[in-house]
Amino acid sequence: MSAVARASPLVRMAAPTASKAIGVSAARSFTGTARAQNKVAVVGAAGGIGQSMSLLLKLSGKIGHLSLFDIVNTPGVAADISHCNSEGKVTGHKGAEEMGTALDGADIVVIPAGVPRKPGMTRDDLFNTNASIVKGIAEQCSKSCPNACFLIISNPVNSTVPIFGDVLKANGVFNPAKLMGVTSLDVVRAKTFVAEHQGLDVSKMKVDVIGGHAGTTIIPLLSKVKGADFTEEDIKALTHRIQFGGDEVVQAKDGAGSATLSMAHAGAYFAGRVLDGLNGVKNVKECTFVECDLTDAPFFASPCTLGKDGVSKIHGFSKLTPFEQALVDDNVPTLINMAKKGSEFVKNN
Ligand SMILES: NC(=O)C1=CN([C@@H]2O[C@H](COP(=O)(O)OP(=O)(O)OC[C@H]3O[C@@H](n4cnc5c(N)ncnc54)[C@H](O)[C@@H]3O)[C@@H](O)[C@H]2O)C=CC1
Ligand SMILES: O=C([O-])CC(=O)C(=O)O
Repeated sequence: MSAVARASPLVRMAAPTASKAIGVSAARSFTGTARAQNKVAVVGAAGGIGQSMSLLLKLSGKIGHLSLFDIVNTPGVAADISHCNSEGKVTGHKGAEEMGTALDGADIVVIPAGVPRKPGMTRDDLFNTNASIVKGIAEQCSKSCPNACFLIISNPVNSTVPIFGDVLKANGVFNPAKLMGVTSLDVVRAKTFVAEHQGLDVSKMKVDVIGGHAGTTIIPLLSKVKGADFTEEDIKALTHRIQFGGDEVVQAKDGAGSATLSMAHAGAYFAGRVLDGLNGVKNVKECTFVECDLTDAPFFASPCTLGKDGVSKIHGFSKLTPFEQALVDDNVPTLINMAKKGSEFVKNN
């Protein structure tokens, strides 16, 4: 007698429903031609950012295969997220020996791996630990998915992006259009703080943030915000709040880490926009930290168009106010030094 025939009436009634809910929808998800196809890998997926960002990526319905990698706990995170009833399969991979499989053939790799700040620390204080983590990930990406778009969240972004780029360069697989430092949390904060201050609709707010991702290297272009009416004092205060928004969270968390939930939102949003570009959506424009010659710094964030092969146009910035121009001039040397520190690290390790 088969297992189903032996089962109690209750189980026999329940079985067809379960197979409809799980078996049939899963089969349809991966046979239809209009379904999401891309593979997105998250490296550092079991961390504070990684878990919530992976959940948001799964819920986006834009991803065919969400591949979660961490050195710990990924099987549990993947099993948990895989039960969400949205498009796409989820796999979990743990430890160095599974990293190649996790990354193999990925279209996008989002990287929130590494330690976060505690009160009293700068992002640069994370360099010693996170530089080697990011370098190791870049080495594996060079082998397993050299053509992917790499979205770097790990801090200090102003150094980890150059590190990642130098490893790709050393391995002969660097494509500047596909290496992006994730600065979308700065844009998220700028939109929120400006909308609150001006009583404007945050869902329609647009603010460009250029420069880098640490303290005063974060340069919001508030003079260009449409519909806003700022005094000079407002601009100074809001600029400062956007530049040091990360510190607000670090202090409030009081030793338990830095921004994770807002970063998860910002990271999932940005990865979704990169996916849109890869899939041919037109006019996808977001700020991101890329290799460019806008200033003397090797990497600089500005609005970029995201297309079928990553960044298709770097828009840069025009007509800055004297206040904004002074911020650029004052911070380019810092960006040069932070990039140099990353490059020296790759050379010497
Ligand atoms: N770009 C940005 O705007 C932001 C960047 N961050 C940065 O993101 C990073 C992660 O922050 P949290 O998620 O809060 O930290 P977390 O400590 O909660 O998670 C980090 C995860 O990385 C994993 N990890 C460590 N080494 C790894 C490796 N070699 N391969 C794969 N995974 C590895 C850890 O096991 C852990 O699960 C930090 O460096 C933080 O400063 C945080 C907020 C905003
Ligand atoms: O402040 C931190 O260390 C984390 C971060 O980059 C941010 O929240 O902007």
